[in-house]
Amino acid sequence: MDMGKGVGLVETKYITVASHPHELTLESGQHFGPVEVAYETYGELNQRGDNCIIVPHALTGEAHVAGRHTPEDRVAGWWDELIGPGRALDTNKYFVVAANVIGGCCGTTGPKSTNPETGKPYGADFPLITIRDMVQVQYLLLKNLGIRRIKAVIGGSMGGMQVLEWALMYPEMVEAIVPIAASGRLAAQCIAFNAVQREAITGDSDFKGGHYYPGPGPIRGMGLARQIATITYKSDESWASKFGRTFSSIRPQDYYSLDNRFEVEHYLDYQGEKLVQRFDANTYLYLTKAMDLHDLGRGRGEYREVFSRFRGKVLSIGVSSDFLYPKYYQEEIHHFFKQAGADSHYWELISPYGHDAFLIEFKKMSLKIAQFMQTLS
Ligand SMILES: CC(=O)SCCNC(=O)CCNC(=O)[C@H](O)C(C)(C)COP(=O)(O)OP(=O)(O)OC[C@H]1O[C@@H](n2cnc3c(N)ncnc32)[C@H](O)[C@@H]1OP(=O)(O)O
Ligand SMILES: N[C@@H](CCO)C(=O)O
Repeated sequence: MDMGKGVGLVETKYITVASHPHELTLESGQHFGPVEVAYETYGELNQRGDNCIIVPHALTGEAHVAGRHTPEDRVAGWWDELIGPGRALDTNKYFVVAANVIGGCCGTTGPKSTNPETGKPYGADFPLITIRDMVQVQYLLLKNLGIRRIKAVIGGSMGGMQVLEWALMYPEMVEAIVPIAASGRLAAQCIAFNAVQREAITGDSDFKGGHYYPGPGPIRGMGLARQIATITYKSDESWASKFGRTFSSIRPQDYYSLDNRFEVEHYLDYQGEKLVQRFDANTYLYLTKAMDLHDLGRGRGEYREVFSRFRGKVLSIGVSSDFLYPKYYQEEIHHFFKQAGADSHYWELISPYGHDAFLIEFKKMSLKIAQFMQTLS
């Protein structure tokens, strides 16, 4: 398949969606504000305001989904290969919108933002947020941009959770959804992994109860959290083929010592160190907790019945080697939507890359998503 062209140079924009303190009512009932949102758009909104595609991001993602900010940028946005003229999310036809979530650390109001009441960063005083709060804030953004209908909402992992909430919270606005490697409610295994990652952060003496700004913060704990998470994002097969039992710079005298290190350890170190440079530890705590609380059924009635709120089109995508969000979760999502009367389809992305496949398998996903988009009105 011709993968089309990229979107070229792009910029992150900022908009205030709630300007007063306490203007936004969170799912918890707590009032909060002001809220500024960092977002990017690709393509043009049509006159009817109905050609929008929303791409919510996963845990450590951000609004920069496609294109490059400067010609010198080494890497493009995290789903660049899927978005652009002639690509699966074709910007000749669609207006693609991506925003950093509330609670985030990449431009949207979150724990490291300044609390206007104290003049200091919120830190641990930031309110608890949920996936529904993330979607509500995106809805306010869309209203500000003049968007009336949404052609599709597409995303993986925590992005997939937002996709599902979009369908249930604003069904009249949404024509189609594509949840990838996600679940309708977080399972105990995922909660367990999130809990130990949070323990790594809060157990670091530099965490200081979440009020560590402007200091370096819990660098060691945050790196460890990322290392644990990275293990869950891969698969036995991908570890084996990437590293096998290769040693990382071992000297013969180190073989029978604790100093020997395998290449996979080196890789985990790198992943930890890299995230620490770009991500805020408090945001990590708030977003993983929001994922833990994710439950489409909460406050809506019997879990399997709530799927009947959405009667649009569904393409639920599972990854064959994902053990964190196993494919039967996405099969179940498809099954419940179909049973409830939606035009639902399931597709298995055959891949050795585990949960991270939705950030790697662009060719396979492009083909399937492009086909699905062609079935929309
Ligand atoms: C919506 C969102 O989720 S956005 C967030 C997505 N981005 C991330 O998660 C950032 C971290 N990146 C990654 O985990 C991966 O790059 C993925 C999942 C996006 C892609 O996976 P892969 O294609 O398998 O990449 P791979 O794991 O080989 O390389 C990742 C990095 O590890 C580095 N690396 C590879 N082998 C080694 C090694 N033996 N030792 C140390 N570092 C290594 C690579 O150089 C690369 O570095 P870079 O990110 O600075 O370019
Ligand atoms: N690597 C991704 C996967 C999470 O699902 C992230 O960091 O957001």
